[in-house]
Amino acid sequence: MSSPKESRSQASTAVSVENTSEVDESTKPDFIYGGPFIKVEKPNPFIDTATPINLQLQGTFKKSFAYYSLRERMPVILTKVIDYLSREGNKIKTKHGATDEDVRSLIQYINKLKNDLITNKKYDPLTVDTPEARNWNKWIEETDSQCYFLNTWVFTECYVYRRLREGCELTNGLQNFDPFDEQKERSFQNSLEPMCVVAEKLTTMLQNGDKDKRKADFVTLLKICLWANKCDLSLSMGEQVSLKSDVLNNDANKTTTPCMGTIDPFQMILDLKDKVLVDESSKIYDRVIAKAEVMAKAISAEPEVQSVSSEKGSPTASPPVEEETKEGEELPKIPCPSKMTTPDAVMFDIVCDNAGYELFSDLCLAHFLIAQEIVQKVRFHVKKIPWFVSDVTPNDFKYVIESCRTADYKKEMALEIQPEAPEGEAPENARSVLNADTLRQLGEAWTKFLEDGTFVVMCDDFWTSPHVYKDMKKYDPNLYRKLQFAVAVLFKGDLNYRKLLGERNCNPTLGFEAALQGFMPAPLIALRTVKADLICGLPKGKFEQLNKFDEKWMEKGDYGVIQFCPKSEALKPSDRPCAEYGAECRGVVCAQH
Ligand SMILES: O=P(O)(O)OC[C@@]1(O)O[C@H](CO)[C@@H](O)[C@@H]1O
Repeated sequence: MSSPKESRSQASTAVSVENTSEVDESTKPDFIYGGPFIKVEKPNPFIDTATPINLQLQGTFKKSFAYYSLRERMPVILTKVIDYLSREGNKIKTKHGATDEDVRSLIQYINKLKNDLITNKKYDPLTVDTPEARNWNKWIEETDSQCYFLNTWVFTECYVYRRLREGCELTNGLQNFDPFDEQKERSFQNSLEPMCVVAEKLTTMLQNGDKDKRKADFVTLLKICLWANKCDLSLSMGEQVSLKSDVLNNDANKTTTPCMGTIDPFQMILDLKDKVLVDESSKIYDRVIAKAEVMAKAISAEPEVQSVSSEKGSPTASPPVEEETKEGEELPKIPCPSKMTTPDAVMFDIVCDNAGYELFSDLCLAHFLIAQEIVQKVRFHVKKIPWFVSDVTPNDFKYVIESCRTADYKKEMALEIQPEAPEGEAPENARSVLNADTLRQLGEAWTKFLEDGTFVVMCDDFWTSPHVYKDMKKYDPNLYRKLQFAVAVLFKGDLNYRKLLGERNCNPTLGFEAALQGFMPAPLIALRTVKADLICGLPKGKFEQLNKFDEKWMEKGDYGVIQFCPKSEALKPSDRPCAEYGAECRGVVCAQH
C-alpha cells in the first residue's frame, strides 16, 4: 500500500482545486454591470482546518483526509481508468463487443468528470432514464451543497462512482464493463499464498471441537477478516496491496514459525495485536450464539408453513404460487414477508467490502458459522455496480469462488530451525509444501452453498446510494426490514464504517451505539481497518496518544477496530404493503389481501 506521503507525490494528474474554485471561483467577477467588472466578494468556502468535531467530513476542510482524497486520490483513480481503456482498448472491445467509438466516448466522459471534480463544479444530473438514476437526481436536488468539495465527502465519492457507471451505461458496447476488473483479478491472484495458508487452517476449524476451541476459532476468523480489510484498492489508488507487514517474520524472539517466508495471516494477528484499538470479539461470539439459539427455537415453534426459498432475499421470500384458485378452494399457505416476525432460517448477514482476499476471508467466516451449525444461512450484501475500486460486485463474487475452485499454487517452504536445537538437528518436517488443494475444496463447497441457498448474494441499490445508514429506514425500509431478520449484521471496512457513523467526525470516545444515531436493525458488528479520519469508542486519551505518535495514523489502514452494538429494534409486522409481492401476495399470514 502506498503511504499517503508517497501517494501525494504520485498524484501528478490532480489540478489544484485552489487554483480553480478556491481562488478563481470565489473572487472572480460574477457579472458585468454598466461596463467595468464589479468584484463580488464571496465567502471562501474552504477552511484551513481538520474536520471540526461533530461535523460531517467534507472537502471544504483543507486539513482533512476528505479534502486530500478528493483533490489527489480520486483524480488518480479516474486517470487510471482512462489509462486502462487506452492501454487495453483492443482487449476490452473484444471482451464486450464494443467499438472504438464506445471506448472514445467513455474516455471523454471520464475526462470531463475528472475535470468537473478538480474544479469543484456543480454536480451534473444523471442522464440515463431509470428509476434509480431519477432517485439520484432527486437526492442531488435535495442536498444543500451541490458542488464536489462542498457536499459531504461520502456523497461526492458515491456520486463519482455512480457517474463512472453512467459513462459505461451511455455507450452501446460497454454497459457491462467494470473499470476495475483487471485490478481486482490481479489482487486475487497475488493473494493465493495467504489464501492457501488460511484454507488449510480453516479445515481444522470446521470440525466439531469443544466450546472453548469454537469460540477461539470464531475470534481468530474475525481477526483474519479484520486484517483482510487492509487489501483495499481504493486507498492505494489501485496499486496492489501486500499483506506482508514489516513486523512479519522479523521478530528475533520467534522460534519455529510454521510458514517461514510466507505471508501468514495467523502470525499477522499476533504481530498486530496492539493495533486493534477496540476488540469486542469475545462479546460478539457470546451474543451471536445466544441470539442464534433463541432464533432457532422461535423458528421451530412457528406453525408449519409452506416452505419457500429466499431468492429475493426476504426472510423466506419466494413468489407466491401462481396457480389460479377456484372458488371455495383454500389459498396456499405462504407467509407474507411483510407480516412475518420470524425468519425461516437462522441467518447471519455480511455487508461486504472488498473483493479478492477480503471476500475470501468473509467466505471462510461464513463457512465456519454454517459448519459449526451456529446459523443456517449467510446472506452476503454486495454492490450492484463497480464501487470504490475493489468493492465486491456479483461478478466478483462468482469470480472469487470459481477462482478458488480452480486455484493452482505451490510453494516449498523451509521451516526455521529453532536456535536452541542442537546443531545439525533439523526438525523432522524442516521443509513443507503449501499448495491449493484445500483452497480448491473450499471453492467446491462454496459453489454448492450458493446452489442450495446456504449462501445468498444480494445487491440492493441502497448500498450504492450516497445515504448514510441512519437514513436507511427512510430511503429503503424494505432493506432495513430484511436486515432485521438476521442474528447479526457484520459491516466490513471503512466505507461502511463511515456510513454507520453518518460520516460524522464524532468525539472519538463516543460509544459505538450512540455513534450509530439510531441505526439498529439487528445486532451490529463493525470490522474496519482505519482509513479515514473518524472513529468512535476509543478509550479516553488513546486518540491523543496516537496522534502524538503519528498524525496520519487514520489514513493508512494500520490500525483496526472490532466493535459491537447488541441492541436492535424489535421486528413488528410491517404496516406497508408487501414489498416482495405487492397486491399479488395471497399468503394467509398476510392480513392485507
Ligand atoms: O471501505 P474500505 O475499502 O475499507 O475503504 C475505503 C477507502 O479506501 O476509501 C475511502 C476513500 O476513498 C476511505 O474511506 C477508505 O480509506
